[in-house]
Amino acid sequence: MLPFSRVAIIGLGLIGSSLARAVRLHMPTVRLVGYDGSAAVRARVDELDLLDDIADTPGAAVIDADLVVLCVPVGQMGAAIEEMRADLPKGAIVSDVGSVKASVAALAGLIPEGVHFIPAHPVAGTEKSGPDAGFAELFHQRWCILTPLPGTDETAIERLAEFWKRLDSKVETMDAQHHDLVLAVTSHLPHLIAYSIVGTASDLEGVTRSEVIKYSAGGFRDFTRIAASDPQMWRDVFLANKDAVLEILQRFTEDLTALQRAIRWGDGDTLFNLFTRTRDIRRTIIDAGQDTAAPDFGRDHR
Ligand SMILES: NC(=O)C1=CN([C@@H]2O[C@H](COP(=O)(O)OP(=O)(O)OC[C@H]3O[C@@H](n4cnc5c(N)ncnc54)[C@H](O)[C@@H]3O)[C@@H](O)[C@H]2O)C=CC1
Ligand SMILES: O=C(O)C(=O)Cc1ccc(O)cc1
Repeated sequence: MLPFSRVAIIGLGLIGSSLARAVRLHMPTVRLVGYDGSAAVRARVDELDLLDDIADTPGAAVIDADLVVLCVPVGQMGAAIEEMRADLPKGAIVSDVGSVKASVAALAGLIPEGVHFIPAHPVAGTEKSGPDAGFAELFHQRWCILTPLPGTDETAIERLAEFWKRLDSKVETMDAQHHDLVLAVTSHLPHLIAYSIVGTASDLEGVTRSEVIKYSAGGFRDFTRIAASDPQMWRDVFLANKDAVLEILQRFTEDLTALQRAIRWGDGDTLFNLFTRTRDIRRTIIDAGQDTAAPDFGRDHR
């Protein structure tokens, strides 16, 4: 039996539209309703025919849903809940896809009694945004991390886990604080470094912008892909995950200073040993099949 029969998606950009496409692909009998704050996005989703119904208000989208998934930027989660909370049916599960989890868990007080609230994060995405960038296979063989609050109904957690498994995701459960620390290392800091290095390159006085573009070798090109990620989404991530990002950033700058010292003093062993260790990490990631954003679909979507 399907875990849900009526799913509402709030926010129809990259992740919300991918979710709609994935539900259509894997659970075609589910009734899909969506809402987006942007009239232009609603119109585009209508053209793309991704949903059974596009609601004019958040309340109309959720009124008979058994699962509501918030796919808006992290800084908009509170507003999105406020806008629909009066219309949430008893027994429904409200979840989300936000990249930061403790700040979303802190919104639990806004959820009406009798409605389950289970924050979640599919660790799958690209640098693109908007409904045209979505694709049904985005979640295939990617992790979805559930961060239920203590005391959450176990059956509700199992139903949400089953939902993501049916979209071909792998599911893990952890607490929100731990999620935020792990993601600060594996996702948030790498994005911050990419934004920073691309900014540095474009500000260099002695190197022209056209030289940066013309001679950008593999490494810099990879950074520019990440640094092209959505500004609003990532502003919200850094503001919401401030503590964990600052903690990891502190460690990173100390390690960077050690590398600076090794270069200054010609300490090749330190450089060689670190580079050998990091190459092993890359090999482990590839062996685990985690080396691309969408392993089945190559680079077309990246
Ligand atoms: N982009 C990525 O690779 C990934 C993003 N996420 C998370 O998914 C969420 C959505 O990100 P994307 O789909 O990439 O962003 P997006 O920019 O493509 O889509 C967000 C949509 O939300 C709408 N929206 C904003 N505020 C709203 C509100 N209050 N009510 C209704 N609609 C509203 C916008 O109009 C937009 O269409 C974010 O929380 C992000 O952290 C999670 C995994 C990967
Ligand atoms: O495009 C990339 O490299 C990503 O890292 C995509 C991504 C962005 C945010 C998430 O919370 C999860 C995945």
